[in-house]
Amino acid sequence: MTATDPLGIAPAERNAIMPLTRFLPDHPFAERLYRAAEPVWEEGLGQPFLRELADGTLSRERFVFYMLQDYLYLNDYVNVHAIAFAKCDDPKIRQDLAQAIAGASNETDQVHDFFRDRFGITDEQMASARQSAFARSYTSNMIAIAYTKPLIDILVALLPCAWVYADYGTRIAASIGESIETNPYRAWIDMYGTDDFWESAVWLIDDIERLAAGEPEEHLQQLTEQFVVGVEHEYMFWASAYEMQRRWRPEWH
Ligand SMILES: Cc1ncc(C[n+]2csc(CCO)c2C)c(N)n1
Repeated sequence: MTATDPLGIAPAERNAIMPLTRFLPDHPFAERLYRAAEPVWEEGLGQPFLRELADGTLSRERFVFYMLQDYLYLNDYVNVHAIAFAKCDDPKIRQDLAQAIAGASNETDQVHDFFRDRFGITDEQMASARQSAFARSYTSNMIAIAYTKPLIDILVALLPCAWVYADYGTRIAASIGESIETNPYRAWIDMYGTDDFWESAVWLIDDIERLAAGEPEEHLQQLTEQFVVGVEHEYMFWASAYEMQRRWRPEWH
């Protein structure tokens, strides 16, 4: 067992499920992105929201807060794909983007509809949900990139979402084993903790790697910084949901 793995997964096992070794040999730019984000990425998996989600003790209230924010998030996330699509003349990437739009809509159906029914989230709650400062920061940044930057920047802005979820989902599923049977958040873990789900990260990583090959170092450096900001946004999305914090200062409510 390694002290640095938040879920206590043994190094050999961890290696077998690591994104870079299992799915991504020979992706040096992806590796650079992951390495730059690694401290936040690894710490993020150990945060209370995810630990409690994994052991099934997360409060329903916190999860509902997260679900409502996530519902708003996914709409923006799909829009960013659509803007990328309009800027893209590579047929393969256009196809990938179109599939991702369908995939993200499907994700909304599967996970959100499930929990809405299961946890009794009402249509009124869905309709009146206001985006938190943290979620808005995340999506505003993605939308700004989508409108003002070239295709590769948009794909890098989309990547933390797909990659972090695929990695965390796999690792959470591996760490909890049989106890998933009684976990109230099983549908969430089942959704993200599969090899199939990796497809939503792998196409993006592959396309980014291809586009990065022609870019000057200065741009690659900017993209790397932008990726870390995205991983930080993913981190804060869960952290703010755990605190149920809607505004920048908790006392503002
Ligand atoms: C804040 C937030 N970040 C990432 C995801 C995960 N996710 C949303 S769409 C998509 C691509 C494939 O459908 C993935 C991985 C989420 N749900 N909420």
